Amino acid sequence: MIEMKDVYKKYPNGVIASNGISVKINKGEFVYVVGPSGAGKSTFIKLMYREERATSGSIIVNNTDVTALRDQKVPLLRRQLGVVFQDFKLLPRLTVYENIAFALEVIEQQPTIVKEKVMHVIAKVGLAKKAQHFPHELSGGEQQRVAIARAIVNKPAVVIADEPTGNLDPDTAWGIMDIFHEINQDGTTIVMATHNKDIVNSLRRRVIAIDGGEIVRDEYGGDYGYES
Ligand SMILES: Nc1ncnc2c1ncn2[C@@H]1O[C@H](COP(=O)(O)OP(=O)(O)OP(=O)(O)O)[C@@H](O)[C@H]1O
Repeated sequence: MIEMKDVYKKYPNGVIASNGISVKINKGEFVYVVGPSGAGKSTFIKLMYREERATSGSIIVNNTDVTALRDQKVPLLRRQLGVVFQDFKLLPRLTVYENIAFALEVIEQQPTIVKEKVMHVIAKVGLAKKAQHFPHELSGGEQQRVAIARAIVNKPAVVIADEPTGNLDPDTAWGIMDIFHEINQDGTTIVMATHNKDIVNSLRRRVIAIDGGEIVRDEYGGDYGYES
């Protein structure tokens, strides 16, 4: 599903954010990526969806060699991945429905199919009544649920999330985790960078700990492991 071999990433300022990372993530896994601030978690995630390009090494995502991928092909890769961010990144002038449909319409589907798929994921994240609302009319947790609906509407094999509960209060964060859990139960691979110690320690999954651009621990059912 995802395989990194000897991946190095040196930013133009000389910072080495990935220092020879090798890792394999299988289909259907749920993986937390943890580590102190500046450890290289976001870089690890950005390399997977080609927001950043590796300096060397190979990264295979869903049978695609992401490192060799030409820029024109990056949108194709992104359609196979759902990406969720800390700050939601919804389009402010579009409704909930339109934000999600936008992800589908980009790949030109029939209007009736678009409607069916969008309403299905909106219901899945519990926002059926808010389909016509705009992002600014929603709470942070609701906005994140829209972002998750948008990420899963194309039925991606992998959902990648960078600190998805970072802007949410603890109760809301748990609601969001329930949704990720459900998506994972449906067979979707989840890779989630997080600083949320309570969640990692309570909802035990595989933990990949990064520090100084290296994987320092990789443990199934592991704990958060350090004081944040
Ligand atoms: N675009 C960039 N240009 C230069 N250096 C960068 C860039 N992005 C990140 N870095 C550096 O790379 C290192 C790893 O950053 P990264 O964002 O991957 O860490 P992180 O573990 O996600 O941190 P945080 O938990 O604070 O989000 C840091 O030293 C950071 O300053």
